[in-house]
Amino acid sequence: MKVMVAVKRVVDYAVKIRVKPDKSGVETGNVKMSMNPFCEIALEEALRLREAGAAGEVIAVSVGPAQCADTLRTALAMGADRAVHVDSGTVPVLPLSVAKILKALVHVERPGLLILGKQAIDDDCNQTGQMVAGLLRWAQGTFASKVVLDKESQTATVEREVDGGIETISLDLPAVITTDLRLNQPRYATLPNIMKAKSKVIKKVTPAELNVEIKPDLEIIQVTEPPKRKAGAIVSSVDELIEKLKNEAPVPDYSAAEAAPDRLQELLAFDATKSGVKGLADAGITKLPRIFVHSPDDLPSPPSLAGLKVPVIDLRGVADDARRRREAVEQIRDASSSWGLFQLVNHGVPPQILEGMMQGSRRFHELPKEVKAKLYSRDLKQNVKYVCNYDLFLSGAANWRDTLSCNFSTTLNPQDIPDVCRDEILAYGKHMLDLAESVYELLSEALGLSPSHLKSINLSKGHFMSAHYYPPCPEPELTLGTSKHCDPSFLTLLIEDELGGLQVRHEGHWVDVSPVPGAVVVNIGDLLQIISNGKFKSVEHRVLANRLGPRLSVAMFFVGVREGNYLYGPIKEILSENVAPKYREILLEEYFQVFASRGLGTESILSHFTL
Ligand SMILES: O=C(O)CCC(=O)C(=O)O
Ligand SMILES: [Fe+2]
Repeated sequence: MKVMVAVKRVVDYAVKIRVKPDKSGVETGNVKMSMNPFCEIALEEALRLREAGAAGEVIAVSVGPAQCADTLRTALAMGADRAVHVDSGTVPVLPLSVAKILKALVHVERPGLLILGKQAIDDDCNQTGQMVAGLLRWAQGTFASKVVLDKESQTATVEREVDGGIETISLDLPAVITTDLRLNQPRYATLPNIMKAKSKVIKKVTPAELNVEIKPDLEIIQVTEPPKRKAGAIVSSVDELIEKLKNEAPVPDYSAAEAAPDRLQELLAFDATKSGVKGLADAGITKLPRIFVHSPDDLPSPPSLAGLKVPVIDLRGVADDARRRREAVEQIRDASSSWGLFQLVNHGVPPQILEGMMQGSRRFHELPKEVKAKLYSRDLKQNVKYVCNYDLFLSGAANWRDTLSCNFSTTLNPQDIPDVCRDEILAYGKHMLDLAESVYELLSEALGLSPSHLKSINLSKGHFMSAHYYPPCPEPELTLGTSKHCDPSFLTLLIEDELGGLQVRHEGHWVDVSPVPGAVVVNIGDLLQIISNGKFKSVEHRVLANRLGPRLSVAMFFVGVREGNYLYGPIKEILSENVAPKYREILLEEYFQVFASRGLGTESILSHFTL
């Protein structure tokens, strides 16, 4: 009988855990990683069963990034016969996905027993064993502190620690067992075995090859450190201790709670108002609630750099004048590679369409809050919705901005768009699509490709509108309208009113994107940086908060189509013997999963995809 053991790579138990500044998880970069201690116990048990003649081959499996191979080497050095690595790349894998992968591997390997640690010390989920048993419809013995196999009757007797003592159960094989601390004392790998393990082959498969789609079934809203404990006091005598217990200890200490109030509760309470920051501004608040206060490092000081000007490119005549076109292509090439952002004038979209969109957006955002509340939602599948900070529960600090969004997907029902702005949004969507196609032609030529190249790979399909509303802010120096970010798109087209506040990062400085009447701002997104092999830059930008307002802007993100297994990577035609690809090929799904796992204000995610 084969025994399969799941081993997880986690931060070593001796490392002092640090929470990432953006609160999206714990730091794992440059930190010692090891096999989860409960998985070591699981592996030890399988090895003992084999050594006792109760089991045959022991197969260690691990699901995760490339570095899991190290954990599997340790498993081989401890004595596992074989190892299988399910390489999930950089996509985070949650317990249900691991359970599905293990189920698929069980169908391939057909073990009689699957042993796992009861939980991993990183997320303490304690779910995978139970889920995989459920998916396989196998018996399960969790929290095992003793396991005895009976080959004759094909059963396992498992003692498990429960609150009231020890429970003994009998499981029909095949079964799943999860291990508790007292089951055994895992062995150390000896040096000769470590050397031998180096030459053993680790079989590698991908979740896709096992027909498992990795889905984020749960969302981590926030990871925070436990409140700091106050320093203790050393007493010099029993009398002093009694004195302190009498006079100081009974008084509950609320000061710590006041200094570090429960941010999550405040976020939930604010979100439940469903009236966004406009609701706060209308209520006349004069102090910024602390959920909006940003760390001084993210705030705009020193002042932005004056003197540098974001390129403004004139498209007049580009459709029928070859010389004008060459000039514009050159300007677009320069601007896309040095700035990643530029403004277009004489772009052909009628001014009344842009003006209509702005007015429609204003009408929506200025509707009574009870009316808007009906559309307030964080449901990713909802095409039309209104929300304050899509990343409210992910980011370190909230932004002073509300957004009405519309996904122009095939499932969009125009009737779902509020009637105060329906016609305007539909017309704006259509014109922006036409403009995007023209810009893609110019960008294709700027890359030395045929004009239709970018359109032919579906980049203009799939667009998504965010109509932002930035109300007047009582303490603009403490917050931001939009935190720094790079756009999760191929291309973003944006219109803004005359108030200003958008800034772009250029050569290490924040530079104002000064509003130009009637212009459309073009912003290269992360995905275009990937497929142009870094020739075009996805640039960081942000929006300042302002005591004046409201400021309105409408962004249209061109995000491609996620259906099918279309892989986007550096365009082959721009690579050569001397120009190697800088990024690997990715599924859009993968990109958006990584993007969605972080809030605005964090570093660019492109490093996930570099070669
Ligand atoms: O409001 C703006 O000007 C910019 C908004 C933005 O960067 C975005 O929606 O991605
Ligand atoms: Fe943006």
